[in-house]
Amino acid sequence: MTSASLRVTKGHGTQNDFVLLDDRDGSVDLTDVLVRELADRRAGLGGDGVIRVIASGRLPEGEAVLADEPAARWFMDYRNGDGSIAEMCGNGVRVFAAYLERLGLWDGADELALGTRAGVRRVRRVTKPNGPAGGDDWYAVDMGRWTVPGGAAVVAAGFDAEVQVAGLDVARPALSIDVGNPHTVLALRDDELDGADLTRAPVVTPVPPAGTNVELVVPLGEQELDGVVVGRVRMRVHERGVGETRSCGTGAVAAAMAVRAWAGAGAPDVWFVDVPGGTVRVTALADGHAELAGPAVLVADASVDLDALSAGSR
Ligand SMILES: N[C@@H](CCC[C@H](N)C(=O)O)C(=O)O
Repeated sequence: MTSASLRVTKGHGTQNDFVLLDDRDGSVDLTDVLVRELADRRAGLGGDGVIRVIASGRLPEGEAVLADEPAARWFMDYRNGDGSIAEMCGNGVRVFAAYLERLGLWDGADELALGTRAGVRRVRRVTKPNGPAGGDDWYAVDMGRWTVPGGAAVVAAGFDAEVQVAGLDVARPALSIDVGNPHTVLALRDDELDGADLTRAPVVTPVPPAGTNVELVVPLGEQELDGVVVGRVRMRVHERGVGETRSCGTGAVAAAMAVRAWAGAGAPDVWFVDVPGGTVRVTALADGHAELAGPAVLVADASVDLDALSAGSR
């Protein structure tokens, strides 16, 4: 008797880790049960999420992307570890791009356009800060337009929500930011960030209709880097559909843009965001988009025995 198997790759971006699968023709039945089993850290491969490469034309969301950008042939089908679908994943996009390169599906053009449920994203290779000149060790992603759903009045007020975090005395004011997926950002002191208990989901009021990712940030001020004034923040995150993770790319964009909005006119456009799994760079672009830059690493290729995998949850 032979058992069915699935070829997968394990990768991460600043330790936000994913199980990747090449399903160009859409033949894998990627159920939420299969996603949970693959993402299981004991009985499966383990990951914060599962990312499938699928031809854009094979999904209705991908068809919409192709109408906008015919070059976006490949679609990032992103699932959270609990099996739920998310619109976007900033660390995932970089790892997805590295995976497409490995598969020979990035044709060597300077820019790779790819599809996501939040629209087209464009990726290019860049030199990491302080890396050797001309190196191409990081990936930079145009993350599209970030918005404050409450509009100018909320930006002026600085807050539109309250978040109660376990381990902290009282609920804190917070700002909702959309980066293709929902985020709620609150500022804390250093000791409060360390003391926050993110094994329990923060309670957000008013309750976001589609849930939210919650970023806890400590603004660290400004510094000069290569003649440019940049901002720096420290961040921990509780992700919708996962729990606490060691990094979140869309969360880093939300965190940087919230701290920049709180700082007011004249705040830097470039921000470094330190997360437990490393550091990423966020840049506010002139067209209202944000760019996210950081590493992407592929660490293993594996063959998953699907019978053994499903036995793990019995
Ligand atoms: N870790 C990701 C975000 C993944 C999706 C998120 N949990 C959601 O449900 O919106 C990132 O790097 O952006």
